[in-house]
Order: sequence, then structure tokens, then C-alpha cells
Amino acid sequence: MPVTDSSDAPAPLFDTLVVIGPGLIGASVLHRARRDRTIARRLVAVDINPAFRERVRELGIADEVTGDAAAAVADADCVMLCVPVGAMGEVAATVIPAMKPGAILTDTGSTKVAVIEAIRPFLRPDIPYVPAHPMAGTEYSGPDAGFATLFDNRWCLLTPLPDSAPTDSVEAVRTLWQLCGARTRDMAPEHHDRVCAIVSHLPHLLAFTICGTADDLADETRSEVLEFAASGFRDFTRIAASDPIMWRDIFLSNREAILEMLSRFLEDAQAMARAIRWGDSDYIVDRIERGRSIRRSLLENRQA
Ligand SMILES: NC(=O)c1ccc[n+]([C@@H]2O[C@H](COP(=O)([O-])OP(=O)(O)OC[C@H]3O[C@@H](n4cnc5c(N)ncnc54)[C@H](O)[C@@H]3O)[C@@H](O)[C@H]2O)c1
Ligand SMILES: O=C(O)C(=O)C[C@]1(C(=O)O)C=C[C@@H](O)C=C1
Repeated sequence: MPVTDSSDAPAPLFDTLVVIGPGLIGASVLHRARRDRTIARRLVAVDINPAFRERVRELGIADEVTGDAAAAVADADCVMLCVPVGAMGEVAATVIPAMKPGAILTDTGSTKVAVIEAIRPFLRPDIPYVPAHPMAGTEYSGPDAGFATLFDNRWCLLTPLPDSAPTDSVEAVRTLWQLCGARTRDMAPEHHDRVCAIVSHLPHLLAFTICGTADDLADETRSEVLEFAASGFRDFTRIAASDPIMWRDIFLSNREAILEMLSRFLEDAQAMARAIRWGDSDYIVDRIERGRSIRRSLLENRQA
């Protein structure tokens, strides 16, 4: 029987990975890196919130946990920003001057144009920056929400800029996400923001709004909402339970694309209202058929 010697294991991708903001996304990366030991030899977590730092220590997913971002990144080979998109610029301003030459900076922000613009003023020529966005999540947030398999078979979109990272750094970040279980695709940041506006941001906007509308009808319907809400309304409430700060930042930082998708949606909703008013059965059935086929193809892709 062959003897398996741990020294035969390939060296991890990075020596030291620093995750700034070990919430749902950052803690999930740390869980995966801790579990597989292929991503980094040493894991460091930085959080502004002392209670979250304590939880990360208790979870045992980092070798070092600190609130001092500048000190933490000094030895890092890769620094991953997992803070809300509105905080990316201020964190970048603190960490970039403290990073060693050649260390890679990446982020996981849900919007890309605004995050890149927020980070760009602090970039250094010797710090490659590779923006990324894992298309995976849940309605939960904070360190306790993280888990190692979050990214399995999900997309991670990379939006590398022609002038801010050599190819080997882009490939290192691609490999990082593949080691987390994700498939990767490269995209221009503007295109990314339009795609995410329709597949992620607008659905959340609709979920927050429908829950708000139901709540505004509280006097008449609160007991019905609570008592009789079956799967349909519940499916909306799952995503409506998402973190308010994260979603405020996403809406404000992808304003134009979201407003464009919302106005297209409102036109289509008006057309549906008209079809209902005038009894246009063909139109109604056609729209529902399209919804069903989208659902089927999503399920097929997920199983592939
Ligand atoms: N939740 C999702 O489904 C999802 C999916 C993909 C990408 N993202 C993006 O990834 C990022 C993280 O999202 P999340 O869901 O993990 O959020 P989260 O709220 O779970 O975690 C964010 C963490 O950042 C910390 N933090 C905030 N400001 C900080 C600062 N200035 N310095 C250090 N730490 C700070 C918070 O204390 C928290 O621990 C966001 O940019 C979000 O848009 C989220
Ligand atoms: O699954 C969920 O609950 C999510 O909200 C995840 C989701 C999405 O909309 O798909 C949310 C925000 C992200 O930037 C990426 C993924």
C-alpha cells in the first residue's frame, strides 16, 4: 500500500491569505481554506467588530484574528476585501499602503464599477488588483453564516482591468476561486453590473418591496400574511431577510443599471396588468410559460 506522506501534498497557492471582513463570504473562504489547506498555509482574519473577531476565534477558521488591518496585511501574499461595497474604498486606503510589493489585492463586492472606482485612487503599480464576485450567498450574514461548501459549482465572476494586474495575478485569483469550488468567468465591470442588476439586485428590490407592501396592509391582512403565507410569499421573505447595510450599498452603488432594469420591469408589469384587465389569456400564458422554462433551464444547469 502506498504511504501517503503529507509532505507530498502540493504547496498551497499562497503562503498568507488575509481576509478583511470575515462575514458570510469571508468566513466561507476561510472555512474552505482551513478545510482543504490548498489555498494558503496561514490564514488571517481582520474585522472591525470585536464580537465578530471573538466568533472567528471560536470558530477556529484563522490562525490570527485582529482589528488592525494595516499590521495584518504587511506579510500577506493575497488580501481579500469582503466588506460591504460602501466600505471598500476606506479599507483599501488603509491596507494598500501597508502591503508588500507584489502581494495581490482582490475583493468580493457585489457591484464592480463603483468598487473599482473606490479602490483605484489608492492602487500602487506594484500591487496587482483583481476584482471578483462570487455568485453565491444566503440571506444570513456575519461569521456564523459562513460554510466551506458555499461556492461549490457556483460562478465567480472576475472583472480584471487591463492596466491593474498581470496575467499571473489574475490566474492566481482564478485558481483561488476554483479551489473554493467555483467556476470562473471573466467579464467587463460594466457588463457585470448590468447582468447582476437583473439576476440579483432587482429580485432583492422586489422582495424587499413586496414584503413592505404586505406590511403596509397590516391592519387588514397582518394575521392572514402571517397565518396563510405559503411557499410563494415565503420565498420572497427569504431574500427579504438579507442584510440592510449590504443591500443599501449595492442599490446605491449600482444605481443606473438597477434603475434601468426596474423601469423595464415596470413596463412588463404594466403589460401584464393590461392583459389581466382585458382578459388577454394568450399573453398571460405566454409570460408564465417563459418563467417556467427559465426555472427548468436553471435547474438543469445547476445539476450539470
Ligand atoms: N451575501 C451575499 O450573498 C454576497 C454574495 C457575494 C458577494 N457579496 C459581497 O461580499 C461582501 C461581503 O458580504 P457578506 O455577505 O459576507 O457580508 P457580511 O455582513 O456577512 O460580512 C461583512 C463583514 O465585514 C465586516 N466589516 C465591515 N466594515 C469593515 C471594515 N471597515 N473593516 C473590517 N471589517 C469590516 C463586518 O463586521 C462583517 O463581519 C460585500 O461586498 C457583498 O456585497 C455578498
Ligand atoms: O442566495 C442568496 O440569498 C443571495 O442573495 C445570493 C446573491 C444573489 O442574489 O444571488 C446575492 C448577492 C450577491 O452578490 C450574489 C449572490
